[in-house]
Amino acid sequence: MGQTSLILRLEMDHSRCSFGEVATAITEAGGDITSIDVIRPGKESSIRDVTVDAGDHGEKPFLEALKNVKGLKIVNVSDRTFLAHLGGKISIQPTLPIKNRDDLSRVYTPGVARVCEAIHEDPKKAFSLTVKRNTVAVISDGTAVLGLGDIGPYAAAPVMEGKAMLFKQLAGVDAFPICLDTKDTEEIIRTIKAISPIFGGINLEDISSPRCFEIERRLSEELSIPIFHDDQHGTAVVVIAGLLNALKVVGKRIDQVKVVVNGIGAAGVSICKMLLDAGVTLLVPVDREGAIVRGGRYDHPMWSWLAEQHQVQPEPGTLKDAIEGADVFIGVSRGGLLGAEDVRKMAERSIVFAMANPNPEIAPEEALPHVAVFATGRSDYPNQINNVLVFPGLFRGALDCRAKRISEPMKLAAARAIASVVTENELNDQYIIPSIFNEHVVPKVRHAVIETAILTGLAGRIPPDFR
Ligand SMILES: NC(=O)c1ccc[n+]([C@@H]2O[C@H](COP(=O)([O-])OP(=O)(O)OC[C@H]3O[C@@H](n4cnc5c(N)ncnc54)[C@H](O)[C@@H]3O)[C@@H](O)[C@H]2O)c1
Ligand SMILES: O=C(O)C[C@H](O)C(=O)O
Ligand SMILES: [Mg+2]
Repeated sequence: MGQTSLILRLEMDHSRCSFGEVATAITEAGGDITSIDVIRPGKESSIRDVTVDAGDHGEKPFLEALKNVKGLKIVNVSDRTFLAHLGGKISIQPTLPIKNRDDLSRVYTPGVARVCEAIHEDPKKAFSLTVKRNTVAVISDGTAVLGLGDIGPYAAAPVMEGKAMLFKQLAGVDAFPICLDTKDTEEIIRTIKAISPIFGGINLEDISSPRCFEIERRLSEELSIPIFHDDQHGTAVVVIAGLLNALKVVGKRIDQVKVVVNGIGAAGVSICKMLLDAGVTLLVPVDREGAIVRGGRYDHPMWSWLAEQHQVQPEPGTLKDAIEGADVFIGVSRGGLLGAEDVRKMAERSIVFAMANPNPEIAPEEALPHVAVFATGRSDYPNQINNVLVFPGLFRGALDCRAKRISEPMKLAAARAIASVVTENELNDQYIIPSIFNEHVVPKVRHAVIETAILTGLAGRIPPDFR
């Protein structure tokens, strides 16, 4: 699962083996040696750290192959991804040093008491005198983590920490990961409301559907800070941005394409809604049981809503039926559901966004010969359609203008802003969406969000650069 980079610490007995044999064993097991560091040189024996790009193989084949090299001892194996997670990925820093009693009496008691009283008199001052101004909670219950499913709150933490890192590095937003040990909708709502005073916004993450819809709706109604379920709206915004540009590449219009969306969970529902808002006229939503059809009856409230939309087609069928003749496939379901034979049946110059994480619905190697534009949610292939293009800039904008909530027009403006980062000259099948490291993404999204919030009366404050 995913690219693995291993560091193998190897002790070689030079009278019995050579580095050539070691390198051959690693290469034959499918690895690429990317660096060699001599840790302890020596005539009779030496210790080296060999860094190996292990692709999707994991460590097992290398350990097996190296066991057969006589005179070689495997001292240690470390996975660079695990090393990057040791002790967690974020920390909290004070904004000013406390060097003496004078400093202490200002930031702590007794000085702090006057600040507390000021906020008590005017709670809005919390936005200027506490971390609320710049802090977002990234909250999950661990029930729909990436495409891994319900792996619980402890296992969800590395993803939430990763989102917090990205918030800070890309947009200067202080984000704190919170993993809740409950799956009860009411308890989640109650808990988030109870911890909300310290936060300027709430980013809900990896909460399974359909509970995520109720949790988000209730919190938006009951709190006056922005509530944003990233997997729904962040994903929908980036999909629309990518689709606007992909359609330009293939020369098709949004109102003339057949779009199949597979996986009508958190991400899929929001994507379908935004596609309809953006002008799609023929939509086939598909979940495990096959197509969700116009006129169908469903227990799921959002599926019932979809069944009432005139753009949703009425014929039942499986994913394999639906994909025939489709211009666009958007997957937010599970990895490995499609093969080359399926995408071959799509219309000419088709667009495939296979966004299940960490493994896409179809591997690029299988899809690419048959489709005109291909994208995944991953950072190790071109065209990364991932909500990381959205949430940092969107919350930067929302915090800066103290938006009361995040509206549909704000989301559409963010999608157009992301799409516009790729210029007409740059646009091609390998480059429909900017990189997250493109320095224009966050400022453009921020600008679009603030401008729309001001125009629609949702801004609580006009930031200095808009005055
Ligand atoms: N690239 C991105 O930015 C991005 C963003 C959000 C989600 N995702 C990925 O999309 C996937 C779904 O995320 P989510 O938050 O919507 O999860 P979710 O659990 O809310 O929804 C998943 C949906 O897929 C359906 N599904 C499962 N197996 C299926 C199958 N074989 N055929 C059709 N439908 C199937 C489920 O029934 C469910 O409705 C995950 O893999 C996630 O990692 C990617
Ligand atoms: O975390 C990601 O990479 C994207 C998305 O939020 C997901 O759940 O897959
Ligand atoms: Mg997610």
